[in-house]
Amino acid sequence: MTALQQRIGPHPDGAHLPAHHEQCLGCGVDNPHGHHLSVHREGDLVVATHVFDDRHVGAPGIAHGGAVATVLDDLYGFLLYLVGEPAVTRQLVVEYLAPVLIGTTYRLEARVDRREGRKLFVNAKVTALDGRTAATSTAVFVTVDAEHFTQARPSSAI
Ligand SMILES: CCCCC/C=C\C/C=C\C/C=C\C/C=C\CCCC(=O)SCCNC(=O)CCNC(=O)[C@H](O)C(C)(C)COP(=O)(O)OP(=O)(O)OC[C@H]1O[C@@H](n2cnc3c(N)ncnc32)[C@H](O)[C@@H]1OP(=O)(O)O
Repeated sequence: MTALQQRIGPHPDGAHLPAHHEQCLGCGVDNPHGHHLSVHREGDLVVATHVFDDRHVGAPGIAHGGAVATVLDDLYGFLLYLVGEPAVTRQLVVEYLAPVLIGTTYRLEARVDRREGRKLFVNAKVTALDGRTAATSTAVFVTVDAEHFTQARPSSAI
C-alpha cells in the first residue's frame, strides 16, 4: 500500500488527519519554514486551530496575505482525505476581511461545497475566537491520478 493510499483513511469523525508529507510547507513537521498545520475532522469539515508566528509577518504584527493563502490551500488539501481521491488546486480565491494577527489563535475550517466531474468546489473561513471572520475563501480543485505527483521527481512516492 502506498503512502497516498494509507492517507485515504477511513478517518472517523474527530480524528487527527495525517500531514501530506513531512516536508509540506503547510503541515509538514520537518519543514522549519512551514506552518505545521494540525488538522482534524469535524463531520464534513476539516478544522485547524492555528497561530501565525513571526516567520509569517507581512505588515508589522499582521500575517502576510500569502501566508494566510498558503494555510488555506493546505487546509483544502485535507479535504481530499474525506473525498478519497488526490486533487490539486486549480483556482484559489481569498477575501481578506480583517487583519489576521500574529500570535493570535484562529479557527480555520474548510468543506466541500459540490463536485462536478473532476472539479471539487470548496470553501473555507478563518475565524477569531471572538467569532469574527477574518478571511473567507473559495477554491477549485481538480482530481488527478497519483502520477501527477511524480512529474518533478519520478522516484518520489506519496
Ligand atoms: C486520497 C487522499 C489523498 C490526499 C492526498 C493529498 C495530497 C497529495 C499528497 C501530497 C501532495 C503534496 C502536498 C500538497 C497537498 C496539498 C496542498 C494544497 C494543494 C496544492 O497546493 S496543489 C499545488 C498547486 N496546484 C498545481 O500545481 C496544479 C497545476 N495545474 C495542473 O496540474 C493542471 O492544470 C490540472 C491537473 C489542475 C488540470 O489540468 P487538466 O489538463 O487535467 O484539466 P483541464 O485544464 O482540462 O481542467 C479540468 C477541468 O477544470 C475546469 N477548470 C479549470 N479551471 C477552472 C476554474 N478556475 N474554475 C472552474 N473550473 C475550472 C476545466 O474547465 C475542466 O473542466 P471539464 O473537465 O468540465 O472540462
